[in-house]
Amino acid sequence: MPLLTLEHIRRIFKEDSQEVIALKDISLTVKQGDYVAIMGESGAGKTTLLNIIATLDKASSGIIKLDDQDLNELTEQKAAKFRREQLGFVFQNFNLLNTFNNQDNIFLPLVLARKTPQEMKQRLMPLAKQLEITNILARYPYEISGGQRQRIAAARALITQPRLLLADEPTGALDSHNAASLLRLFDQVNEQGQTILMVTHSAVSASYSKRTLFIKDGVIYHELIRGDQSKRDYLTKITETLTALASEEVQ
Ligand SMILES: Nc1ncnc2c1ncn2[C@@H]1O[C@H](COP(=O)(O)OP(=O)(O)OP(=O)(O)O)[C@@H](O)[C@H]1O
Repeated sequence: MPLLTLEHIRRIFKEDSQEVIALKDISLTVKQGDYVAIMGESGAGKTTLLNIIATLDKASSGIIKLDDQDLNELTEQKAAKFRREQLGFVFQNFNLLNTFNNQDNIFLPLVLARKTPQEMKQRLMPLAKQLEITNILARYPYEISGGQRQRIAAARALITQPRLLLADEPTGALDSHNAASLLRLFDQVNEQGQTILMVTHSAVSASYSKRTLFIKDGVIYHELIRGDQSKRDYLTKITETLTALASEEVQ
């Protein structure tokens, strides 16, 4: 059974008397252990799609399920619990709290889930080692670099052992060195079984994924599967698809 199923998802925003069709008809399935990149030009509907999967927004019509849970039917309170327990988020701008030190930022979702301090420490230790953040846990977010901040944010997303990791432009604020380091980390956790769905404008970032979906005008326009290709060949295909998408725009 797929982890995530979307069937004919449609999202229409009503503004005054105007209707904006952000998502026209999106169907997709994501299996446990998959790593999916979502690309598309500005306004294509990527954020809308991510928000619906994240239960931050509701589809106008269509079916969306994670495991057997119908996400359209969650009340706001249940959706908040669902987000806390089943999802991990990594954003472009890190979203860390400057009034908490890094360790407390990472612990936040576990505090909300009422885990014991002992369990929090037990979960953090191996994760901190893997993310190479052990020596910066006592510092505050404003005392570390952007790349380190994103690793703290990744630790906060992963510490709940989420069913699905959602990343929105996770490398957007990072230089190429730090971006590569975060993407290698995503690779590692994906190899360990973590399912990842990442929205990105970066072809290089997408080339780390197993599948890339291209969204245009609210539909999935094309899909590339990495398969046995090298990262370089996959990257070339992603870039070519983006060029084809953009040139259609010009015609
Ligand atoms: N709350 C809203 N009210 C009205 N229209 C909206 C709303 N949110 C998004 N839209 C419209 O829906 C369409 C899709 O927007 P969305 O933000 O999903 O695109 P995107 O692919 O994420 O773009 P970007 O790459 O620039 O972030 C756009 O035309 C946008 O203007």
